[in-house]
Amino acid sequence: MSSAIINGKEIGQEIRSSVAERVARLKEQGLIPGLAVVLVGDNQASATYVRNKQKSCEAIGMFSELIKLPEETTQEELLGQIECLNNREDIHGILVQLPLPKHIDEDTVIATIAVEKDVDGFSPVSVGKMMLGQETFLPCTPFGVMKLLEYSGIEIAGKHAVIVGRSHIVGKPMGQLLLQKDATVTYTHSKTPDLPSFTKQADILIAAVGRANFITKEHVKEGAVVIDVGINRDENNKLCGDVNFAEVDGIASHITPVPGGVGPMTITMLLFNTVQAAETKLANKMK
Ligand SMILES: Nc1nc2c(c(=O)[nH]1)N[C@@H](CN(C=O)c1ccc(C(=O)N[C@@H](CCC(=O)O)C(=O)O)cc1)CN2
Repeated sequence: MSSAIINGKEIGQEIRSSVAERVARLKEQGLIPGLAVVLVGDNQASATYVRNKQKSCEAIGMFSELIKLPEETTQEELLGQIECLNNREDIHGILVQLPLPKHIDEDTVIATIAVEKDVDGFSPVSVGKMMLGQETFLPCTPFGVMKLLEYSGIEIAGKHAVIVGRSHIVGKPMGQLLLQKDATVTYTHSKTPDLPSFTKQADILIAAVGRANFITKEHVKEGAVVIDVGINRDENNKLCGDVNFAEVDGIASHITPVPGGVGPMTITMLLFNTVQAAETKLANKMK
């Protein structure tokens, strides 16, 4: 029997509808949530993601502004732009699309974003708060995965979650969020010896390693929930995840497809965080 598909497009749409209602309520109170999207350089995939983020903002009545900077922008110029956005009243969320050109230090740039506008949840303060379980913006991709599990009725408490991948924006925070929901978490990565001996223990397997079709049937326990965070191109330039879907389908109880699984949730949770930022600003103003 085939695995049940966790449909990120559908779940994302449901969440976007409720975010749109929150936008409408803010507008009634005279506030339009505003997102600034900073894109540096000519990375084609980044340009597509940024366009989709802007379209998604417009679709739910939010304001978005693109700050498009050339590849040769200096770090100082970029930091200056961010300082300017930090001080703008009409901008509630700021995101700097990653990756940045090699001559710019991503950590320095991200740390410059005001924490109350850090809707990507990447800044050191946001990450620290998340680790401590304090209220903060959660990074959009792992936050989206948590929503996929919740909307699919998948129990987390007491389950063994195995993460394959240790990036700052997905793998590491993913483990923390699952831990906070009482999963037992194991971190693994591309250099873990005998990877299948770990992944085979997973009740929930998160593939976030960034390698096309890396997770095969030998990595997956019968009945596991498999979440594929990867977005890769295969040898025929076809979009694919980190999981070999055809092999794992029927072994997993549930699986996310690529495209249409985790990807749409990343943008959904960005909208969610931006509306949250605007609501918090309004609430603070009214105090
Ligand atoms: N500042 C950020 N930079 C990057 C992030 C991020 O969360 N914040 N994540 C990724 C890219 N990304 C968003 O920016 C992103 C990637 C993929 C998708 C998505 O919807 N994917 C679709 C397929 C899209 C396609 O056809 O190519 C899917 O999986 O269905 C959304 C957002 C790195 N940079």
